[in-house]
Amino acid sequence: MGQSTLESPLSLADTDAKNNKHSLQETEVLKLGVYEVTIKKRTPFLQSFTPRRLLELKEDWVKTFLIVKGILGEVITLQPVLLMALVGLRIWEDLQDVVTLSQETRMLTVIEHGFKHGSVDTSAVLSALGIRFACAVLGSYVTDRCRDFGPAFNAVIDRHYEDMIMKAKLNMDLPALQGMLENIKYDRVNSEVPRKIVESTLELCGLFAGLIGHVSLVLSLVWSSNHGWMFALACFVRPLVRATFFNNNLWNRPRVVRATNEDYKRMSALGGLTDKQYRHEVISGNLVEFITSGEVLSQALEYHTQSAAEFKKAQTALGNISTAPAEEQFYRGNNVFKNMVLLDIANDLPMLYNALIVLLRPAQTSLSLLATLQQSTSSFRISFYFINYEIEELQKKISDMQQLIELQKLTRSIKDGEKSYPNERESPKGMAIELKNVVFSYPADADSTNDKKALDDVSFCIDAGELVVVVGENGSGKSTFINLLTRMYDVSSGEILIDGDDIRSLKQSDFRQTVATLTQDHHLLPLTLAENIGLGCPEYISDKEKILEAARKGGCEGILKKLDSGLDTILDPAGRQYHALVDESKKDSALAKEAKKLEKSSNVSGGERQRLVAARTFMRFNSKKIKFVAVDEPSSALDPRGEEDLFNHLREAREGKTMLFVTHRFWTDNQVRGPCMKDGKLFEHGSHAELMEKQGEYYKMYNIQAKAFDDKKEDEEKGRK
Ligand SMILES: Nc1ncnc2c1ncn2[C@@H]1O[C@H](COP(=O)(O)OP(=O)(O)OP(=O)(O)O)[C@@H](O)[C@H]1O
Repeated sequence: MGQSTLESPLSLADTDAKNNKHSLQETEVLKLGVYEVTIKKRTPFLQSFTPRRLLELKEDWVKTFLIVKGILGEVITLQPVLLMALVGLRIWEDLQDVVTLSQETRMLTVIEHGFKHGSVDTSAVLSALGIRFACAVLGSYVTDRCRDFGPAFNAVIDRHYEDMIMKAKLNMDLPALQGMLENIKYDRVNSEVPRKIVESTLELCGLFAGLIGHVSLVLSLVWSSNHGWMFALACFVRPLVRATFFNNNLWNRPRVVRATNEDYKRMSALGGLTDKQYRHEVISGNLVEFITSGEVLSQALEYHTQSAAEFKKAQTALGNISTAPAEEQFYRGNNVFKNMVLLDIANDLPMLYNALIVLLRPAQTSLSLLATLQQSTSSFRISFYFINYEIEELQKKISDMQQLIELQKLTRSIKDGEKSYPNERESPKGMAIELKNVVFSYPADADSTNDKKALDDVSFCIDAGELVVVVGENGSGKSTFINLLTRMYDVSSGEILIDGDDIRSLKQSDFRQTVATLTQDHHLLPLTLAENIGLGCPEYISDKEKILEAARKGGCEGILKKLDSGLDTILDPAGRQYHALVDESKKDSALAKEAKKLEKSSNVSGGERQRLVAARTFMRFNSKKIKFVAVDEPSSALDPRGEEDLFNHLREAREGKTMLFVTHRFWTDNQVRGPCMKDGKLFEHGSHAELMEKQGEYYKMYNIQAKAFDDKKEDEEKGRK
């Protein structure tokens, strides 16, 4: 069955079945228009019952059961009464239908009997009507309560899991993140996952209760009549036909879809060049002509545009190969006509049976019974459909939930030490640091083995209170040097001594309190600017004067003046504000003005961002505990004046601190010593004069930079003449 259904779309896609359908061991590859779709092979119906397949199914179900049980176990401790109430309400919601239907049957049977024998049992009719009415009232009440309880219960689940997920995510250190999160879809782990699992489970409780109710009702009716079972069977044919023929679509199957058609890829890439982000390249590179040429008048929009050159070529080459979504193409290709006819026939079977019974055995016909059976089996059909849907939804969420479970299992890879810091050997001048034969490779990600050494046998001493500048080519290991000294990672071998103690033996919180870093990896947080700066030293987060002083040293005075809300500005309020359906062409309308404010809010340049981040570091200096400052090229977006001010302010704060700068500036000041790195090795070290005298790597790099500077000056002078 699986084979034949997969073949049909191939013919529709005008492709040769043999070329386009490759059978790997467990997967099949389909060619659908411009796409290649890899799907898991369907297990033929009979093979679904092999012991191996049944075992696999059992394992899947056991896994699902254990996860659902775990979540319900947790949720029930949060709000036991609310959970039980919701289960009861959901069950009642779905059972109400059965009760109503049984009362209707009772009433119709009494009436039918009355018509046949000339007298109607009024009290039976009234009691059935009464119960039906009571059910309707109770049903409305239950629905209303569900509407009240549901969101409250969801909020309880959200709060519980948000907290848990946040802790698990914040628990990650860099090596754990880098080494293990390749296996975990970090962004898919959110509180919606357990909430949806609980929702689906509650929904399933109700649906199963309803299904059992309807099946019992049908069976009791069938039991009480001599031909009802035939009718019931006729009613159940439709869900069977539907499940068999209409379930074969791509939407509900795990799949990998790739656009493989080169012309389509080219067309999409060229089309993508209309994005705003490429406008600068397109205009400055004069690419319009390359992408488009030849005039076309668009009457509808009353503008002239250029017909495609490269774009048109790609379009022409693509021809009329379908670019519709692969799922749609698959669905259309699945012989819908044949299936629709089958479904229509299945649909009409109960009617056909009814007609036959009425014609052949009019005396035995109970119209009320047939009407109830018809209604009950159609409710059964609906329950069947929704159960199927909910189980699929549940299973999708179960795989996301496994990611959450994995995330919780991840442990920090950097272990905490036991020694307090600073120790008795501390110097008032700052932190003394020694690297002994340090080797380091970054953790390999899931798909690769990383044996490249980012630092290779590095030994180096930094005295307490010294200012050291690390120089070297791109990729030579300068940032890695800082990453290890600030214990973002642990060495692969060798050791780093901090005031004589191995860095791994120190309590992390003690050590981190004594370190201030400023790197390009630091970002502005989605908080107010006051908090962004103040968080450098949380104990003074409410001290506006200290925050303003740090902002001044970071060079942010101009930025704060420019922003309407000053320190209270939130630069990236993403996700917390948006506008919809606002007619922005009516610029003077109050709504359009409000909408415009949203866009304005994050208008600061890269250099301004760097200044704000630097201000956070200056704020950190308010903590008297800082003994080591590590600065990694924080000035790439700063103008020369800004860069000079930044380094001057940093040096002014030197007292009691050891400082290490990674920068592309050459420090000709001979008070400053520096290691020069190449390919992860510490090539040479010394003051500027000493390193120049050696005429080694440093000398070469300095001369290249000096030459570039001299050439530039020469060009400028020529230009002036
Ligand atoms: N997070 C990481 N994961 C894997 N490899 C990394 C990582 N960071 C750096 N590397 C690699 O380690 C080596 C040293 O990189 P590092 O960033 O320390 O060099 P750098 O001297 O600071 O370079 P640049 O001057 O370009 O900033 C490089 O080969 C780089 O590709």
